[in-house]
Amino acid sequence: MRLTIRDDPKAVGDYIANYISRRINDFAPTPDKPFVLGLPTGSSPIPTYKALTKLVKDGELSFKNVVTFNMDEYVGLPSDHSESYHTFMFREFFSHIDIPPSQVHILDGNAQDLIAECNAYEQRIKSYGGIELFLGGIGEDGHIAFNEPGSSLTSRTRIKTLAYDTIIANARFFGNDISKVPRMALTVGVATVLEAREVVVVVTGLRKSLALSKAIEEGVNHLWTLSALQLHPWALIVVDEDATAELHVKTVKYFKSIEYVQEQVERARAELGERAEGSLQVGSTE
Ligand SMILES: N[C@@H]1[C@@H](O)[C@H](O)[C@@H](COP(=O)(O)O)O[C@@H]1O
Repeated sequence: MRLTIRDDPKAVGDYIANYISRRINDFAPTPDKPFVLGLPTGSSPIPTYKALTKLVKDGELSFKNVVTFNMDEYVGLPSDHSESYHTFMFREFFSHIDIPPSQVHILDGNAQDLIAECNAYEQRIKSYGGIELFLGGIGEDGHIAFNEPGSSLTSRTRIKTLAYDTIIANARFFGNDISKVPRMALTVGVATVLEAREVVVVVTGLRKSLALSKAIEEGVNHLWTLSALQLHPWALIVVDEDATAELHVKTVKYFKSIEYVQEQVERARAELGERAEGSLQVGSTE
């Protein structure tokens, strides 16, 4: 697992957006071989969505051949409700980019048969060959998607009752009225996230710092479901300085030093590449 630390939420958003953009462009998606991207809601990914939107507007990135799967959705909230994750995704992201709406997948929290809806979602992900990159966010209790503390680390897409802490945390989106926050949600499971070929998680703000330390400095534990990422072969957590407040100084220094060394390696590689290119050019004129 890698931990990348940036100064503030905007720098985190810029970093993740550039990272995703590189992945999509390197993948060179086509209609027959689309890039399958998992996406979260919440305030933390908004700077990433803004930066991705800018890349699209600047002509550096396109979502024409990208298929998306959102992590979760409230149960029983009309999809056109201002706080449904459906509304959120179109308001904050999809309406501003060039993705065809038919390539967007969001769980239907109003389906007649919620269990069938969850099973069909897993099947739909499989039908696209799985998720290439799952971008995630976390709650203050360390939940990834809506996999609240105690969720099975082998869980798949299912109905979940929300933790009281999450209901309180999300009341800010419902006029601070706890009674208006839905009590249940549909969510991809921990195993659904772990099955993605790559996972990138955004964690910003002081209030997420305890969850971050539990997830990366302690063992894999169902009480902090983000910790399951330790089992993933290709996971990256991008955080701001505030979110590191509960980490040991040596943990922060360790991950910063890893990034520093990596940059040195990349710089050396680039220089070598330039020299090799130069010698090729000289050769071709001779
Ligand atoms: N189900 C969502 C999570 O998927 C999201 O990660 C979290 C973070 O929200 P915020 O970024 O606003 O703190 O919100 C909800 O709980």
